[in-house]
This record gives sequence, structure tokens and C-alpha cells, in this order.
Amino acid sequence: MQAVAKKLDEQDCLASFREQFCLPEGVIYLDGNSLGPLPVAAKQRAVEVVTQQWGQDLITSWNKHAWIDLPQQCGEQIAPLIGAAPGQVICCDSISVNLFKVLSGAIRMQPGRRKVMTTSDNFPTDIYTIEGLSEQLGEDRCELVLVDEESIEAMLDESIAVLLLTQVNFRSGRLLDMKEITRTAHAKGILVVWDLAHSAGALPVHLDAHEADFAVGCTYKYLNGGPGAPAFIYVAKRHQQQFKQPVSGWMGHASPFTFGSAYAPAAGVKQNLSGTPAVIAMSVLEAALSVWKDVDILQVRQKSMAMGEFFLECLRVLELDSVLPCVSPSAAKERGSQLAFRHEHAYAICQAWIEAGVVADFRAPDRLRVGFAPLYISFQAVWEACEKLKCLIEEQRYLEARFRLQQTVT
Ligand SMILES: Cc1ncc(COP(=O)(O)O)c(C=O)c1O
Ligand SMILES: Nc1c(O)cccc1C(=O)C[C@H](N)C(=O)O
Repeated sequence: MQAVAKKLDEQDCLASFREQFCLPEGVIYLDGNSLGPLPVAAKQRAVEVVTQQWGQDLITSWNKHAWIDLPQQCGEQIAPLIGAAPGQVICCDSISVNLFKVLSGAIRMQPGRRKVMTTSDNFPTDIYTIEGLSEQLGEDRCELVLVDEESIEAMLDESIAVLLLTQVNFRSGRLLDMKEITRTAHAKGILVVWDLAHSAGALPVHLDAHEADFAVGCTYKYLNGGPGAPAFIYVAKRHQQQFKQPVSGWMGHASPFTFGSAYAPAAGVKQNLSGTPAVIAMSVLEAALSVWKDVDILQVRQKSMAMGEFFLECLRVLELDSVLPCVSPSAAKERGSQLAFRHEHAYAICQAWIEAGVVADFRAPDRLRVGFAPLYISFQAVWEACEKLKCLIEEQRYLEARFRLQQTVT
């Protein structure tokens, strides 16, 4: 497999992007699906925005360094990656807050319907936000409906106001069919909100072409914007007149610096801003996004699928496939950029793997999750990671890690 990996690396047209990232020596990072690493440009920008822009230029930076435009500028940098024409994406807040804004506005656009449907295996915040909204508005205006991922389309009917789905399941990596589901939902008059947390920067997304109504996503995973980096929100052009989000703060006002007492929302996607943007984080994000201007997202997808397949092949060759059964869909086309494996000691294995220099993550109750970020991972690194996994499992090193964990807990 070493030779296969070497050959795949030689053919890799994305290999040169690796030098645009600061990655610690001796670490194989398979967790970019949770927190992307530090881009060189972002590191430089962090120093510049703090020392020069804030430190020296002070408040003049709102104009001098265009701080005021950062939310829209970052939104426009993300737009091509998610298939959105200009004027529909803006960066602000977190996914959770943006979900609250989008769902509130979407429900108001559906008089006579109150059900908001999502999947029972969705990321918790997506479910919690609907629950919170239901408490806020009352069950007669917002009612949470949970369905299995397998029966989404079968459960769609005219009583549903909004369908909220995460395109790539955070646990299993399963990729939903955005085109088909959106089409079926629209035929029943349902508005669809897509959570792109595990899609943006991992695979091509076609929000406009598939006529998505709204979307949210984060920038700290595959987009490498840094821990807690601002999220984004997409509102399709055709809804921008009618859509009203509830956190009507001054930054979303049509004319914030007139300081008028009556709220008038900004035209377009800008009304989704509420308060002052987190300028330092947003500026660092802007630099991180600059990496993507030369990236072909189709090549990212091809490499990510090839890596997933290669990882599975390595496990087979090392006879680990029965020890760690894969619980992600078997076809690469039906997955995002991650794989999940079941093991009763998944947590301890993950810890022992980290100690051996391979960072992956664990998701309760028993999943080992491995993410492939094609801009900075090589096939040889993937093979090396699998060899280390084989070693620690053979030597049962994870049992030591489990013992240490118990010591820590007690
Ligand atoms: C699918 C999904 N949605 C939402 C979130 C949470 O986003 P935020 O922390 O920006 O609210 C995550 C992960 O953190 C996620 O995986
Ligand atoms: N956002 C995170 C955080 O602030 C701390 C730890 C993890 C996260 C995550 O992103 C979790 C992630 N969405 C997941 O897929 O599990």
C-alpha cells in the first residue's frame, strides 16, 4: 500500500496546497472535519489585524481596512463553493444563531402551517433550535417533527412548513440528495433549510441550481477559519423581499449610521446581520478563505472520495475491517468527506491513536470518526495512520489508554 500511496501522491493535483497550512511536525491530522488547521495566510493576518489595524489604526480601520465590509466580503468568498450567485451569502454569528434567524423567518412565510421537520439523528443544535423556537412561539405556531433519515421524503406532506436537513450527517457521513429532496419538498409547498456544516469546502454544493430556500454553515471545519470562526447564512434571492429575521439589530439596518429609532431592514442578505461583527475572527477568516480562490472544488471532491476508498482498502489489507466495522454508506458517492467506524472501545482507540500522532475524533456512544481534508492530507499519511492504528490495536495499547482515562475520571 505504501507504493500505491506514493503513486497517488505523485498524481495529486492538490498536493501543493499543503504548504499553505501550518501543520505540527509529526502529526497526521484527520480531524479537519471538526476543526480545520491554521492557514499560513490566516496566521499572518491575525498578527496584522491585531498589531497594525487595531493597534495602530484604531477606529479608522472600519474604513481604512474595510472592517465594515468583512461579513459580505467573506460571504462572497464562500458563495462559489456552495453554488450561490453573488448577493445571497453573508457571514455572521454561529450556525445555532443563524438557524434561529432562518427558521423564525421561514415559519412566518408559511401561514397556516406550523410543523418544522428534521431528522432524529441530526446534529443536536439543529433539533434544539427548533425546540427553542417552539417554546418561544408556542406549539400552535411551531411544532418539532422528527423523522428517520431513511424516510424523509415519504414523510413530507402539505402540513409541513419547513424542512431542516444537514446535508452530510455528522456521525455517519451520509450525504443526502439535495436536489431530489428539495424538489419533493417544494412540490408539497415546504421551504427547505440546508445545514452545510460538513459540506462547505468538502464537496461541491449547488444551492442555486437545486433551488434551496435557505442554508447555514460554519467556517471552522473544511474552510479553516479557526476555532469559533463566524458562520454563514444563505437566503435565496427570490425570498429576500419577503424574508424577515427576528434579531433586528442595528448592523442589519438599511442605514445603521443614521442611528434612527425605527428599524428598517437592509435590502438583501445584509439584514441577517444583527450586532457588530467579530472583526478579528472575521478578518482571520477572510485570509483563510483566500486559499480557496485557486482551488477547484471538483478536484477536492475527487481526492476526498479517493482517500475514503483508500483508507477502507488499507483497513482491509491490514485486516482491520472486521475489528472496526464501517458504519458510513459503502458507496463513496453517498458519503461526505468522512468515515465512521464502530468499536466498543472507540474512545480509547481514538486517544491511543492521538498519542501515536494521529488526530481523529470520537463521537458517542461508540464511533471513531475520520475526516479527509484534501488540501493538506497525503495518501502516504493516510497509510501511515492506518499502520499506526493496526499497531496499537494489535498491541492492545488502547486498553492502557482506557485505563488512564478511568484514572482521570475518578
Ligand atoms: C451539522 C452541524 N450543525 C451545527 C453545528 C454547530 O454549529 P455552531 O457551533 O456554529 O452553532 C455543528 C457542529 O458544531 C454541526 O456539525
Ligand atoms: N464546534 C465545535 C466545538 O466548538 C468544540 C468541539 C467540537 C466542535 C464541532 O464542530 C463538533 C462537530 N460539529 C461535529 O461534527 O461533531
